[in-house]
Amino acid sequence: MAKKKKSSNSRTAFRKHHQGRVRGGDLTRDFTGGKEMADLSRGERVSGKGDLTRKRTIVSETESEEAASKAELISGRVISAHGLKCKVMADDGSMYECAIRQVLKSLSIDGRSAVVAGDFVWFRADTPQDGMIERVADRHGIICRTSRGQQHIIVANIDYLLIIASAAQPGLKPVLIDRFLLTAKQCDVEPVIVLNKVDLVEPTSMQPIIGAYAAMGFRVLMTSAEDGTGVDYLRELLQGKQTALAGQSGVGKSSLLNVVQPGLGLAIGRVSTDNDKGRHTTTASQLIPIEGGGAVFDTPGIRQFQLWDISAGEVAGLMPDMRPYVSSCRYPNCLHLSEDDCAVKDAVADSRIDARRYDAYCHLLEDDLLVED
Ligand SMILES: Nc1nc2c(ncn2[C@@H]2O[C@H](COP(=O)(O)OP(=O)(O)OP(=O)(O)O)[C@@H](O)[C@H]2O)c(=O)[nH]1
Ligand SMILES: [Zn+2]
Repeated sequence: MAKKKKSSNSRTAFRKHHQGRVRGGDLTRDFTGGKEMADLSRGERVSGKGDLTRKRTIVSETESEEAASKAELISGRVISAHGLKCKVMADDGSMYECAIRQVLKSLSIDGRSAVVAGDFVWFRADTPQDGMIERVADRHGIICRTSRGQQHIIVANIDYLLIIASAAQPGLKPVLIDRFLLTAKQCDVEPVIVLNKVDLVEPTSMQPIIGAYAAMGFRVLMTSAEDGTGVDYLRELLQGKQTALAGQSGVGKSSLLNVVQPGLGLAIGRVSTDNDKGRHTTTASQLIPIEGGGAVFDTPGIRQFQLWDISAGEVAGLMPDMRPYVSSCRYPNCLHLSEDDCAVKDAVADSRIDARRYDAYCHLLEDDLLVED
């Protein structure tokens, strides 16, 4: 019963989307096969003939509706996209392997990103497991990286980048948080910093770092999957939002989601005691629907995110506490390390910039971006 309702909902959503497209006449990325395209071109051919145009448009909408319902398109979300095959989760939770209709590929500017993880799509099911993607919804909130001048979308339609770090086991590494903050800033997605495993430390020991990030305007929360600290707040935050998970292995990403949504049953890894590192328990991309709306996207592409796409010279400008000073340095390409007349270093010297933050900046540059390879 519930299933039936859902599929008619998806069709309505599809029709709405489709109608908007036909009215706007913008079919650059959408395509549902022969019929609607033909309708549109006929509609255009009669344009300029007064009332007739309007009538033609109405008729074409009705016909489109029929075509859409005949087509039995299913709406879903792309979990992962590899080459020409995509893993798609339908709204009812069933999984499909989908191919991408040729015209979507040729209409996309960069053939590789016709369909990406996180896309909302409409597809035709050929079998209970296989389908063909017919349309892709417009994207917002894209997390991407640019390598060799080419933009590569890791996941689309994201509201929050949830940066999870742990207070201990493994110990807190602000430099990792900073990396993800830079990514969020660059991609224009709101970051949320989560300091997990606070049950393992004295809460007051976390105050300086929380204070530093909060002062820069970032949202920071303390959580424990073990004793439940901050879990209700996190649950509320995730509701109705599309969230991408980031954070090093073993910080407790799966554990946290399991307590946010009891019954989820995500596999939990053990942090190995010899090197304090997690074991990358989660290897495949997954989409975790949140009860009451929203979803969490967990993809190795983000977990393993490095600063490939950010050049050393850009980093300070992406850090809110350093940004105000960078344009006052003597050299426009100043890296604020050993250059003369550096406004950033001056600001560190008289404490306008926190020395620990500057230290983190230097480490970030030296460890990640100034390595010869
Ligand atoms: N004390 C304590 N332990 C935790 C907490 N959250 C997770 N752990 C433990 O940390 C270990 C790793 O947890 P996971 O949830 O698998 O970590 P993950 O970030 O999902 O790891 P990957 O899948 O490898 O990326 C497990 O042994 C958990 O029981 C917490 O809040 N407090
Ligand atoms: Zn400088």
